[in-house]
Amino acid sequence: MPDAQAQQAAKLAAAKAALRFIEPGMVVGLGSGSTATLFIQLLGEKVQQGLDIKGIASSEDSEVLGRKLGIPITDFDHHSTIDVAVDGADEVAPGLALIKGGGGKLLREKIVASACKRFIIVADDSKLVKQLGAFPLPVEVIPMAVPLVTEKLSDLGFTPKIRQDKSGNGPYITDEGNILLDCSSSGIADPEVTAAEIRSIIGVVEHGLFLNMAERVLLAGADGSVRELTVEDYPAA
Ligand SMILES: O=C[C@H](O)[C@H](O)[C@H](O)COP(=O)(O)O
Repeated sequence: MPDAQAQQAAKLAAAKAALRFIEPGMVVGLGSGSTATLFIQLLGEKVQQGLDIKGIASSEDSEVLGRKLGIPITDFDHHSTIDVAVDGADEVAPGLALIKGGGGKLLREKIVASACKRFIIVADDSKLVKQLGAFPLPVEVIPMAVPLVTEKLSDLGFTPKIRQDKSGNGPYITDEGNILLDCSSSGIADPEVTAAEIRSIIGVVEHGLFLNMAERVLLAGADGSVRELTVEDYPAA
């Protein structure tokens, strides 16, 4: 089986495994990205079969998809707590420290993650790493501050690059109208310290380090087997 197909099978297996965390009456956080999309599709099927849940979406794409599938969409005006959110990740490191935002949706994803009782990550096993940072860290920035923030991130040892829109129309613009800087590095040795340093830069709206947020990671292999990792299974060094 070609790699892309194997990875797709793993993503589907992880998405399926997340369904067992969903119970009638719940408010469910709908993540973003290709793995979370598979979960939303499976959840939509359950809703069509009569499952009574509501969704809060972490991106415009997920909201559109959810509505299309008949998932009742709600918001924080009506529900201040999400029971379970299911989302993907770009990297999963010890302590279940994550990099997210490869799809550009990190800001709303982090808002959803901050408001949920259980944050479940679905991913194929290529996302498991020993240290974060091989995947460039996305940082969401107010447009006018991009040159200033770029300089400060460079001082921290990153090589920031403005993300481009796939259509070739210039910079990628987030759901909130901001710019993303994809920050390459030689590795993020201490995610807590790096998160605090980036957070203190004026003009940064949010960054893609999700620390102490994931309750568990459903990590699937190409053979369809799914491993569940908690912080106890994969502790920080
Ligand atoms: O902004 C996008 C999200 O953080 C995604 O959940 C993340 O990039 C993983 O996406 P995928 O499941 O497509 O690998």
